[in-house]
Amino acid sequence: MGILSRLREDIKNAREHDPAARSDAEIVLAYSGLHAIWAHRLAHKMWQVKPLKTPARVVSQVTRSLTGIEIHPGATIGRRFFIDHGMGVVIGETTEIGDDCMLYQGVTLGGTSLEQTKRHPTLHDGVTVGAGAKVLGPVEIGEQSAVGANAVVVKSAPAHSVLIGVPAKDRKRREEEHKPLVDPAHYELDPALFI
Ligand SMILES: CC(=O)SCCNC(=O)CCNC(=O)[C@H](O)C(C)(C)COP(=O)(O)OP(=O)(O)OC[C@H]1O[C@@H](n2cnc3c(N)ncnc32)[C@H](O)[C@@H]1OP(=O)(O)O
Ligand SMILES: N[C@@H](CO)C(=O)O
Repeated sequence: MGILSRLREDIKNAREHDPAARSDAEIVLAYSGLHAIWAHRLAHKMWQVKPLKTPARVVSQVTRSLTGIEIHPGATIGRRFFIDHGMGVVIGETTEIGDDCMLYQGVTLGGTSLEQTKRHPTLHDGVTVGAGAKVLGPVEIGEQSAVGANAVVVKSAPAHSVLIGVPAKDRKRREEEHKPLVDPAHYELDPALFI
């Protein structure tokens, strides 16, 4: 996928995930979450080249001072990632994030070990992490899970978990919550509403 198509995908994704977004121009100019992700893509590429590891850290830190979002260049991040607001987000070196994940401000994807091993979380596809939440250690959060605002997650969780509290526990989703009650593609507007 070319760079421009990827940028267009990011902008469309931001519009879909933020009801406050009013235009593509506003997103390009004012969304620090996207600025941080774009800078991370450069830093991550540099990180693969040994002599560029320190410059990659510099890119990451300059981006942090501009956006308030610190993403270690070693972190692996999939497509359509979105960070809303973003201030105070920290993503550690060995973090892995799948496609279609989203974070709000104040999220830490952090480590609990001082060993140079895989020590940060893995978020599978479609995981959302609420404002102020911490996910700590090499835990795996299953696809389409949600981590509630201010939760502290220290254990792995299966797909479709809803993790709330400190330490976080799974509030089991009812079966019907896995899919919209009405498929939005089939909404029909009642003409009487417009009279
Ligand atoms: C400026 C901005 O707006 S920034 C945006 C910030 N927004 C976020 O960070 C959103 C994060 N989302 C959440 O925290 C959500 O509440 C979720 C994903 C955890 C749960 O959402 P839902 O599945 O819709 O759950 P629902 O709202 O029905 O609540 C279910 C129960 O969990 C409780 N609950 C919901 N969120 C939390 C939370 N973060 N911590 C503790 N308990 C919670 C509710 O009180 C309720 O308890 P009850 O069953 O005893 O009444
Ligand atoms: N940007 C999101 C969360 O603040 C909204 O406007 O709802």
